[in-house]
Amino acid sequence: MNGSRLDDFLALSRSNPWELAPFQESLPDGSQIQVWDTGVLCIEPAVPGNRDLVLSSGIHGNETAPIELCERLLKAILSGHLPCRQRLLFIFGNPAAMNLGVREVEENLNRLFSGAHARGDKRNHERERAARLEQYVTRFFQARDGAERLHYDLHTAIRPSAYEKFAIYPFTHGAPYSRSQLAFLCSAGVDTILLAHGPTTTFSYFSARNFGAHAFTVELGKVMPFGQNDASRFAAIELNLEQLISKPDWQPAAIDLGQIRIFRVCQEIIKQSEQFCFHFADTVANFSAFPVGTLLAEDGEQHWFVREPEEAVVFPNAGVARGQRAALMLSAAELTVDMLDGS
Ligand SMILES: O=C(O)CCC(=O)N[C@@H](CCC(=O)O)C(=O)O
Ligand SMILES: [Zn+2]
Repeated sequence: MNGSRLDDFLALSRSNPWELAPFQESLPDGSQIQVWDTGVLCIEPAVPGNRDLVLSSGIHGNETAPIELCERLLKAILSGHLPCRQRLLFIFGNPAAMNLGVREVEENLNRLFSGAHARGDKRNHERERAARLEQYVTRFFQARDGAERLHYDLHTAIRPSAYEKFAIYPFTHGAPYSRSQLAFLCSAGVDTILLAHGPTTTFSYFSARNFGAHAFTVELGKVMPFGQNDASRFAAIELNLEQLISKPDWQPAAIDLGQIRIFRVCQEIIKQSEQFCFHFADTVANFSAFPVGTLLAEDGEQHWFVREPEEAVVFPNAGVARGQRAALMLSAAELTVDMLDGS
């Protein structure tokens, strides 16, 4: 693709951070490369396999490792080194926040899906972007029926994590958990799973709820600036994604459920006011556990205590906007056979 606008799609997107006029090119193997907007690129192979895959990264602009990983995959496809045999939608979520090296410009994009972008009076770029990303995912999945729908929304965490790679399994409303997806994640080194306790306004929940997609928020490590990520730490998931993209019949090896660490959300700590504070240090890592009765946080009259043995904290962030989740508390859980699907 030498001399094409697609030579560096991420750079093109970052220099047009909120909008880019659509255009289309084709690859020698007959695949159509369709740019739908800034950071949004759809690959339509001439003969697609039976999986429709959305790979999103940079929904938070400073979470650079997944952006670099997706860029490597895209460049390998465009240069002909990685054949793309599945319909594939790349989304680089928030190019403007990437340019500023920040999580969000005005509002957390990953709290604006499932229509949250239209609630209240606020209008800003991230709200417009969330609305458009919903439309693109809808267009992508609704283009055909019968394919397996997948969405991996790739992130990195603000704090270090005792279990470096983990995924959030969006609330399933009672539907069984997917064995093959757990196998995919586990063989990609993502061996810790958090079972969400209710609907959310995240991107992964949007795809799961509206399109029956196997969708996950996948945390791949700690936030680092562009150019400072060690690609070898992402080799396993990169290889799995390459297999998924290039081999229509590929399946991850089956796993023993005992290989996966499962947590369920037992408390959600919501910041109410600017008085909110945690009672543990900023250096506490994700998955650190506290004894029953520990005071975790307070906000004016409200206090949050540990209620269950060995409750562990994840995503503590006192800097979130009022009304937003400031932390999740987790309890160790088990996935029993009756909670899983047949495959
Ligand atoms: O490290 C942190 O505090 C946040 C990392 C991050 O962006 N996590 C996602 C999780 C989304 C989910 O719950 O599915 C987020 O907070 O948006
Ligand atoms: Zn994130």
